[in-house]
Amino acid sequence: MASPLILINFKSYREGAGNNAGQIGSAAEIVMQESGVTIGVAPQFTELHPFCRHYEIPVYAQHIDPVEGAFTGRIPAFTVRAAGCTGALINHSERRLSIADIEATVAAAKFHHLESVVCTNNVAVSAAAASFAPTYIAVEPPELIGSGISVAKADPEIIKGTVDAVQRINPDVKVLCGAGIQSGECVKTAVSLGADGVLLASSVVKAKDPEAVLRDLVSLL
Ligand SMILES: O=C[C@H](O)COP(=O)(O)O
Repeated sequence: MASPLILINFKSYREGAGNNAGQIGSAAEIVMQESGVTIGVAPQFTELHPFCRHYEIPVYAQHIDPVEGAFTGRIPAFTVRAAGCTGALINHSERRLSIADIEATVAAAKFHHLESVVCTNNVAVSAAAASFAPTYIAVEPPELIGSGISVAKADPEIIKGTVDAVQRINPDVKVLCGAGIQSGECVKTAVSLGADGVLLASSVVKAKDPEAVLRDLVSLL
């Protein structure tokens, strides 16, 4: 089996900006090299190009738009690709899209050779999004996001349910889970339920020592 993906979303946290962002990038690179586990990052938009140049880790945008041309203030998929990114989050719980927009955005990601990580809030939406054949579905119960309560402990059924539903619709689509992920134990549970990795934010981005948290996250794989 391929290495699980541990994907760290910096969101709009103050701790995910400036020098702190660099510390998290360096820590991700070190722990990925040492452990062999793939650690991706989704930094804030102005950091995408510097991160792609500076660190030997996969970099994802937190959002992309399926536009090109006279669209002020948008994040075109091709710009993200040109910056050197591996992929993009789409439809994050904090940046929801319509179903038609999700389909168009996954298509734009594919066209520009970007991985697509479509975030969903339950098993039914995971199944619907899987029909667009993104690279990943990342299922996250919204009420647990940023709560410190791990989806792996509080709602393992949503992980297993999404893995099964996505497998039925399109077995090529990989599944991540997120919300409250904070330890190697959470990652181990997610993988044992069939997930291909995890999407997380606060436990790494707000940590005093992000490298220590990352080491713990990969410790049981
Ligand atoms: O993108 C990350 C998720 O929304 C999870 O956030 P969290 O790890 O802070 O709960």
